[in-house]
Amino acid sequence: MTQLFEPVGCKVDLQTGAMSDATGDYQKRFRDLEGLYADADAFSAMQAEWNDTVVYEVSEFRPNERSGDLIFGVTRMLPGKVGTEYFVTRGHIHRQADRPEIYYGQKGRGLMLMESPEGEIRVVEIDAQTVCYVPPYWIHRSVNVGDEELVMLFCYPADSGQDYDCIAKAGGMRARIVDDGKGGWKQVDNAGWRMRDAATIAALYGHQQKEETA
Ligand SMILES: O=P(O)(O)OC[C@H]1O[C@](O)(CO)[C@@H](O)[C@@H]1O
Ligand SMILES: [Fe+2]
Repeated sequence: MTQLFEPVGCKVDLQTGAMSDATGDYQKRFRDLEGLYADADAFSAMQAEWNDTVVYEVSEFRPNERSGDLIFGVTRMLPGKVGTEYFVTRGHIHRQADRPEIYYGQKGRGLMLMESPEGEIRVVEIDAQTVCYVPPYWIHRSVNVGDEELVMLFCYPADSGQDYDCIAKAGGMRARIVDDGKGGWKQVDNAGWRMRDAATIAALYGHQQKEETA
C-alpha cells in the first residue's frame, strides 16, 4: 500500500536563513574549512578571530532518500575572504553523479562555480531571484562574492548523495574566485589542480551506464 507523506509549506527567513519545518540543519565553521583556500598563511592569520564562526549553514527538508523524491533547503553564507579569495562552500559532485540541482538566489550576491569531470569551468552569477541549474555531472561550489550574507534555496533529487573526495583528489577545483580589486570578482587558475585520469572520469560517468544497463 502506498504511504502518502504530508505536504508542507516551509517559510524562509531571509534575515537568519532559517527555514521553518526543516528536518535537519548543519553548520560549517571557519575551522572546518582549512585547506580550501590558496593562501594558507592568510587562513592561519584569521584563525584566532574566526575559528568558531559559522561561515555557512544549511537548513533542509529531507523527507527520505528514495529515488524520485526531493531534498530542498536553504544555505546561508557569510561574506568574507581568505586573502583575496572569497568564501566558498566545500563543494561536491553528487555521489550519483547524474543527479542535477537547482539553486534560487534569495539575498546577496553569489555565484556557482562548476567544473566538469574533464576540468571545464563554468560560472553562473546568482543574485536574488536568479535560478541556477546545475546539470548532471558538474562539480559545484557556492561562492559569496558580495558584502552581505548570501542566502540561496536549493533542491535536488533525494538519492543524489554528495562526494567530496572528487575535489580533494584533484587538489581543489580548477578555478578560484578572487577579488578583482575593483569591487568585483575574477576567476584565476588553481596552481595545485591536477587533471583527472581517464579511469576516474569514466567512473564519474559510469554510474549512469551501470544503471542504464541494469
Ligand atoms: O555540501 P557543501 O558542498 O558543503 O555545500 C553545501 C551546499 O550544498 C548542498 O549540500 C546541496 O547540494 C546544500 O546543503 C548546500 O547548498
Ligand atoms: Fe549538490
